[in-house]
Amino acid sequence: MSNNSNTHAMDMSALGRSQEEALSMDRETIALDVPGLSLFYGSKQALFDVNIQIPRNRVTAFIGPSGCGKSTLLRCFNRMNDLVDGCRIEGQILLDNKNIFDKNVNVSNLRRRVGMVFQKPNPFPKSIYENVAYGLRIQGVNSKRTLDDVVEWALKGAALWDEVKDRLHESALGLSGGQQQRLVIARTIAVEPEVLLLDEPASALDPISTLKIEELINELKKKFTIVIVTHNMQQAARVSDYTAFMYMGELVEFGDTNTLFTNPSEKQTEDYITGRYG
Ligand SMILES: Nc1ncnc2c1ncn2[C@@H]1O[C@H](COP(=O)(O)OP(=O)(O)OP(=O)(O)O)[C@@H](O)[C@H]1O
Repeated sequence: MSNNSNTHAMDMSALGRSQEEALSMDRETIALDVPGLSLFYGSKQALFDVNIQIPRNRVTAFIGPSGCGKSTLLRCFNRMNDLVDGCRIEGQILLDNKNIFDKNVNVSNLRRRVGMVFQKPNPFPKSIYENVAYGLRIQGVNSKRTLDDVVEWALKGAALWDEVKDRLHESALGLSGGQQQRLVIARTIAVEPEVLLLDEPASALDPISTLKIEELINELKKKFTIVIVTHNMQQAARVSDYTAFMYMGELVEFGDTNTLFTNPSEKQTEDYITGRYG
């Protein structure tokens, strides 16, 4: 596995004081740098000058009440909002110091580097094997040996191999919801993204499958930068290293998860985590 992006030091001047305190301890490098981003759906503004630096090889959770812009921000990271009519973005997102919105950016390549898993598992109506091999085949990889190796590696990485190794050529649609979600994660990591975006990946799953996904996130962060949107504050507290609290399209507070949940700097964060609204 390679994590082939260049790193650059975190610009602490761009962070608020609490963030600086939270993040300066080990001065981690950043995977995605958002120096100020606004987004409009037609005339409606959904993100207001969001400024956030996503630490590399860590799990960052986005929390906040419904409609606050968590998914919108997540979808910016691999330009999924390009697909939304009337959506307009002001600002930059830097991946390897390059603005992902630049005209010459190849969006397919960006989406390979910044992979995304949605709330509802969406396996292709193909075999388990072909689901995982899909991205490589698109890249023109046809060597059976390579494909076999990557399929095994990715399924092991997604903690699914033992459950499916004897039925690799059966339909992916025969898997349970939890297995399908892990298969989608295997399909996403098979092309070695640098960043994995997870949009409420466990909200459609039962508690045991949810636990497996949470354990998996913990493993995957060794190799990937992970950003997760979740409605579930306990889940954010369990799986993430850093948490961003959003409210009405603004980033209210961003810091290390422990601090944000036990000693938030902002009253709005405190109100939210203590259940006063949301
Ligand atoms: N395609 C779209 N067209 C127009 N408005 C949209 C679109 N997608 C989202 N919005 C609006 O943008 C705002 C932010 O939505 P978003 O889905 O990002 O919030 P969220 O925090 O992820 O919410 P939830 O937790 O309910 O999923 C909301 O007001 C929503 O109605």
